[in-house]
Amino acid sequence: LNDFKIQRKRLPDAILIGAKKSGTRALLTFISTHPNVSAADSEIHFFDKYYHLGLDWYKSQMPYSNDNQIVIEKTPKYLVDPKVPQRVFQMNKNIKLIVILRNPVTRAISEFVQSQHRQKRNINNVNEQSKRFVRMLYESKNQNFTIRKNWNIIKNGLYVNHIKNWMEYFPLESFVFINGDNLIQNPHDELEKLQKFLGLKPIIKKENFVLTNQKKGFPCIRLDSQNEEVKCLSDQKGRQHPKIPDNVIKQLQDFYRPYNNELFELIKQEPFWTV
Ligand SMILES: Nc1ncnc2c1ncn2[C@@H]1O[C@H](COP(=O)(O)OS(=O)(=O)O)[C@@H](OP(=O)(O)O)[C@H]1O
Repeated sequence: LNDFKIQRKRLPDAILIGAKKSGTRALLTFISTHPNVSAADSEIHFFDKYYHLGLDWYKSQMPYSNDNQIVIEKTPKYLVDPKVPQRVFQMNKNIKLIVILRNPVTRAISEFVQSQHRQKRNINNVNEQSKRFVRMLYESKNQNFTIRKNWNIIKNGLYVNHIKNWMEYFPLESFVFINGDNLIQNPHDELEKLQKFLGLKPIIKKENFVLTNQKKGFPCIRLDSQNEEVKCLSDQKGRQHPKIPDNVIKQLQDFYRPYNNELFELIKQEPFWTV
């Protein structure tokens, strides 16, 4: 009888707001194996795109949940769209905000690779991809080549600017910051942090994660400790990245360094990656 729980739809208790290409899908997939979590499968894009449809529409997009579950949705665009924080605040000023951040240099390459796939460009030729990335990265000003700051792929990684917009409305305690690089290396650490933040029993543990041949180098999650059923991410995740020349990587790292330093100071945490 205890298993019979009334299911209904309601607005989310927590939103995974980004960053794009930082492991948002992996994090949502892993946390949704928790019995006390009900997560929306697709990206809802309510606060950035469908806001005019109103909160009833938003609610209708939510997954069914019972009283023992918290409801989560993820839309990575929310982090970078300046309209969104105020809208979220108006809905619920106590909402929990989940942010996952990955080294912005890797993140930029990941987003670039995705954009190439979407345009069906050079998808089997990483050398061409590398050249194209470098061509698109720079702009020339007064015969000087500098990083094109207004390229979305670069701008999306200026995390501190985006977080500042959110902090106009929400205090630091509203956020949890998950390390997207460590989610690949030590997923259990990051899941422990997230379960704690969400007030969930810490039942997703180290034993739940496995490396399989199915998803080379990326962890999958065991759905049930009693059996062998394992969930990995789709082929769209964990794509091969082009090798970008070392000097370009170094310039990108130098470019992001002051923003990264400011970010970790703002969120009062040790750097997630070598800045
Ligand atoms: N366990 C596991 N399996 C597969 N992939 C994993 C995993 N953990 C993190 N990642 C990394 O997630 C990157 C995609 O990030 P997102 O899911 O946030 O992308 S998106 O913004 O929703 O498009 C994806 O980026 P790419 O490697 O460029 O494909 C992965 O590096």
